[in-house]
Amino acid sequence: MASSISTYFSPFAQARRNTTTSTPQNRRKKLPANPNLKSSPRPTISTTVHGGEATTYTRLPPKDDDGSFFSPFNSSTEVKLSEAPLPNPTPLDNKFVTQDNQFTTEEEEDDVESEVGFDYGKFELFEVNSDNEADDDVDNNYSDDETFRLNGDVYENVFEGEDNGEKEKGVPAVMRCFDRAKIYVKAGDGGNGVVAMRREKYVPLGGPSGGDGGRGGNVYVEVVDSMNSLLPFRQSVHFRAGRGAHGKGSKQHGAKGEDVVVKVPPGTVMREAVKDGEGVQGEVLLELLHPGQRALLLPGGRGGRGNASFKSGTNKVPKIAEDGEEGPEMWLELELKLVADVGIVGAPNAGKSTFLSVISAAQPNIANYPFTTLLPNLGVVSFDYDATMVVADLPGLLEGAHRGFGLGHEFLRHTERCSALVHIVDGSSQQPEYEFDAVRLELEMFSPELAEKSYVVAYNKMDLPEAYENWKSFKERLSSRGVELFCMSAVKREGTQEVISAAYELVRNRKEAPEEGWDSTVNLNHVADMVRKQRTAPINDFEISHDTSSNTWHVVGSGLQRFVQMTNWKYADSDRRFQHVLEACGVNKSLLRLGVKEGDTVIIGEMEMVWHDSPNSSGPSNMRKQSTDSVKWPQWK
Ligand SMILES: Nc1nc2c(ncn2[C@@H]2O[C@H](COP(=O)(O)OP(=O)(O)OP(=O)(O)O)[C@@H](O)[C@H]2O)c(=O)[nH]1
Ligand SMILES: [Mg+2]
Repeated sequence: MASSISTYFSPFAQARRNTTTSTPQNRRKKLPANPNLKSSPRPTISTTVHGGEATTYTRLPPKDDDGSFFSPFNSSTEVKLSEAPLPNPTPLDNKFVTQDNQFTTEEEEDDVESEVGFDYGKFELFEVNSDNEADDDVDNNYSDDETFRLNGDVYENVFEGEDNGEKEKGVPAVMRCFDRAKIYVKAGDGGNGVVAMRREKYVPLGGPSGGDGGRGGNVYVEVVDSMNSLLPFRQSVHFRAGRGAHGKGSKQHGAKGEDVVVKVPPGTVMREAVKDGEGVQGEVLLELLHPGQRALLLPGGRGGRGNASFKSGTNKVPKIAEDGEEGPEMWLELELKLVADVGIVGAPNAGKSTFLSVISAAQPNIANYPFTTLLPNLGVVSFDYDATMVVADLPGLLEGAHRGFGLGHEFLRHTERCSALVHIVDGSSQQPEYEFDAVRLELEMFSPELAEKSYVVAYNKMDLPEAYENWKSFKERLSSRGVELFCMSAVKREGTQEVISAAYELVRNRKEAPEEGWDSTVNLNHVADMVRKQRTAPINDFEISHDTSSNTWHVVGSGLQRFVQMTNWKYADSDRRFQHVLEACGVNKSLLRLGVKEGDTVIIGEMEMVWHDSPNSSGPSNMRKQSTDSVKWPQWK
């Protein structure tokens, strides 16, 4: 059966890139959905395929800002780079299709010698790419209302937004506690390839000479010892690597885009930000604990190939060049694990906050009921000999804390960076020893590393008779375990100095001990590896879903979508190559098999097409039928 695909470059394509909203209605409205558009002044190219369909293409408007929210760890295990926001497609029952056809140039038909007769002597075409894509600045809409305490003062993490004129009052900037930040990172887009022809005196048939675009810059993360807070991220939220330079004539390749390095303090935990996910934490991507650690986070986009790279025996004068690949982007949540030397742990109401208030200038809330402390309190302990130590009082630990019971779980991870722990036991409780064991067990269950930290035990409330009475038996039982044991009365300030001095000794010993080396061979580039893996997904690995209400077919496949994104529609051969790829990777066949009908909309990435069943028998298809089938295109990479 004679049949054809018709491709129309849409005059709306560029304009619609600038639109901000995208609804099925306005997309359809602008579609050149009928064959009348064949009279469009734009180039119209047709080719014969097996199956028979004609398709009209337009580029979809850009995704909303929200849509640009890139997450390499979305629902599937595969990273989606350019998934278009789909208007709730109804998946076909049992009709999801995954193609396994292998698309390689080897499968194409034999060469046919040069089909287009250019007069090289007279012809010169040099497309200069304009870099007019203004970077959309993504607003920092982050606001974190968490409070934090230092020496009894409550500090708020308030971020200045445009419409949020609020500032933290009365607290010098350097004193504010920034243990969380949200940042946006974007790798550089690849530079575009160009179409150029060599024209030189005495070189009559110079041939294609368009160079490739340069690779976009990478985004790195590096741990810097000199930083001790996330405060700098209050000033700079967006980190964008440079775009690769565009290719030029004379086969000049574009320069690589500039890398960007996000510097973070030791102890930074990086999560992917969860969109609209209040209270939901994203997956931990990186834990950056040691100065000098460096990770490649997002690799820059590949540069588009210029027409020199498309030259082949069957297409000696290719009029095609690719756009650069868009660099991946994402929002990240950074969290700085509390940097305290000593963590105070214990059951609720044991007297932890009282102890902190005695040994430091901190004034935490103290009350005779469990869970008075809801957020960690920090206190600085000064010793006579000009030494200081930061102590953190944490919410009480309950049985089951490691599984999220109580409040302590959220903050236990803060203690992971402490050098030592002070375990306070309420001597007046019914079974102090049982309480002690329960808290130890929770620590072990939460993290074996935490349980291995050196610690001292402070048996508190010795001023109360019941505590005093139990002290002897408690001491006997615990000393047999080789634990360093103290008794004290925090309210009376008796015995507290001994406890904190012993804790200080532990901290000092720890600091003098040779720094535990970190394994620099551990691969920290797994986020970039995920992105790369996604990018190299085979082009024939796609799924099709059907939205019956709007007769729209969504073809989703990261390889295919990337191919669409890198196709530069202003070059005539781009359409032909696109048609060829759709056919070769099985999209057309799959759509036919699933029952696509005349006039249905087919969406791939940013492109929207209209399906035509009838073969396009008008002019160009017959003329170019033979030659197009036999052109060898370089392999997609
Ligand atoms: N008699 C006596 N009471 C004490 C002592 N230390 C603390 N308390 C009291 O125990 C109660 C709890 O003290 P907090 O310091 O709030 O206890 P906490 O361990 O911080 O409690 P949470 O924050 O709820 O986990 C308060 O009423 C304190 O006054 C002590 O040495 N002797
Ligand atoms: Mg407390």
